[in-house]
This record gives sequence, C-alpha cells and structure tokens, in this order.
Amino acid sequence: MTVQTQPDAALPDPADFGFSVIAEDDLPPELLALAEQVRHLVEAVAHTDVEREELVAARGMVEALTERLNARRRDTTTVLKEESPQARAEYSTVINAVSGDTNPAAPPLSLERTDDGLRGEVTLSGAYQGPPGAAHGGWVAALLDQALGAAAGAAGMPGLTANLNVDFHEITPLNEPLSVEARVTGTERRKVFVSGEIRHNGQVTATGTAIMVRLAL
Ligand SMILES: CCCCCCCCCC(=O)SCCNC(=O)CCNC(=O)[C@H](O)C(C)(C)COP(=O)(O)OP(=O)(O)OC[C@H]1O[C@@H](n2cnc3c(N)ncnc32)[C@H](O)[C@@H]1OP(=O)(O)O
Repeated sequence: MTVQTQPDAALPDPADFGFSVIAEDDLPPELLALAEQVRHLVEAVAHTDVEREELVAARGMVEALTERLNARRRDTTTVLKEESPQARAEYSTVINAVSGDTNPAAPPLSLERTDDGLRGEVTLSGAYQGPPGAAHGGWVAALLDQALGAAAGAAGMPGLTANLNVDFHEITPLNEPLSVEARVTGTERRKVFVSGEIRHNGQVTATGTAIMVRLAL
C-alpha cells in the first residue's frame, strides 16, 4: 500500500455536483455566536430542574425564536470552502453534525493540519452523555469518523466512509478537553485507509480505523 496525494486540479469541486458553495467569510460571526449560545441552551435544557411555570415560559420563548430564525433558511447541503495555509481548498458541509461551527448540535470539532495528518481539540458537554458522566459511544465514533474522513480529504482524497471500526479503551469523559488525531495510513485503488485516536490528558480513550472510498470522478 502507498500513500499518495493528487494535485488540486484533480480534486472534485462540489459545485459540479450541484451543491451551493460558500466561503468562510460568508458566515456571519453573529451566526457562530448564536450557535454557541444555543449549545449552552441545549445543555441547560438537558439538565434543568426548574418549576413547571418556568418551563412553559421558556418553551414559548424558544417557539417564537424558532419562527423568527426560520424566516430565511440555508440549503441543508451547502458546502463550505476553506482555504488552508497551504492554499489547498478543503470542503465540508456547513451543517456538519460533528464539526459544523454554525450547527448547535455539533460539539463542534475543529481540526488543523499536523506533520502527518490532522489534530483538534473538543469538549463534549453533558448533552453528549451515554453512561453516567461519560460520552455516548456513538458520539465517540462520530468524532473519529469525522476526523478520519477529514484526514483523507486533507490529503487530497475526499471520500465516504465505507467501513469504520472503533475500540473503546476507557470511558471518554464529559466536560473535559479531548484531543482527536487522524492520519492516512495507506491507499489501494479508491480505498483510503485511515486511523485515529481520542485522548484525555494524554491517555487514549478510543481508537478508530476506517476505509474511506474516494469519490468517483
Ligand atoms: C469532504 C472531506 C471531508 C469529509 C468529512 C466527512 C466525514 C464524515 C464521513 C461520513 O460520515 S460519510 C457518511 C457515511 N458513509 C456513507 O454514507 C457511505 C455509504 N456507502 C456508499 O455510498 C458506497 O457503498 C461507497 C461510496 C462507500 C462505495 O460504493 P462504490 O460503488 O463507490 O464503490 P465500490 O463498491 O466499487 O467499492 C470500491 C472499493 O471499496 C471497497 N469497499 C466498498 N464498501 C466497502 C466496505 N463496506 N468495507 C470494505 N471495503 C469496501 C470495495 O471492495 C472496493 O475495493 P477494491 O478496489 O479493492 O475492489
């Protein structure tokens, strides 16, 4: 198996598939701030134990706010074009469940290039709980899936996850900074082999490997 990258000119352009493409500058900072505030709201709703009258009042406010925000909606499939320091264009969905800055459901995980792949930090709030005090395994897998897929994309080989294996070595704690790393380990025709891990305080909590199948051009 060999690790190869391809020139930018050969990378698929999402616009060719009919998707709307926007740049980072097109996302107003006010939207990022709103999404962050709503993450706090979700965490508060998940944990609140206030009186029923307060719950009814809060629901009314959130209902009114939902109506205001729905006045103008972005297409779900909108793609974000990011210019990396190396000037290679990278693409991701704006409303990405794991890394979407404007998606309040996303933790969000943001990744940066390292010598051999990508690395990022993320903290999962109590809203991502599975067992008491620990992250839900599905979300641990989602962090790895995103990082592994992004590592293939950052290496010039964007694709879809065909197979994902996750080993859970320790519980992944909530409300603690986690580091996520991923890299390409090999290629075979359209298959891109990737591996990665999540660490808390340097201790590996979960490892993952995946096969990404490159988009057929
Ligand atoms: C843009 C960059 C940033 C993106 C970051 C996003 C991260 C998030 C990643 C995701 O969550 S992706 C969403 C979850 N994945 C999917 O929804 C994929 C659904 N499956 C498919 O669409 C197709 O099955 C797939 C594109 C993966 C493969 O179909 P193809 O018809 O294009 O491929 P084909 O069947 O010809 O197989 C190509 C190679 O992959 C191999 N392969 C296919 N499925 C496999 C599988 N499940 N396990 C192992 N190998 C598999 C297959 O054997 C073959 O290997 P060989 O070259 O050795 O012959």
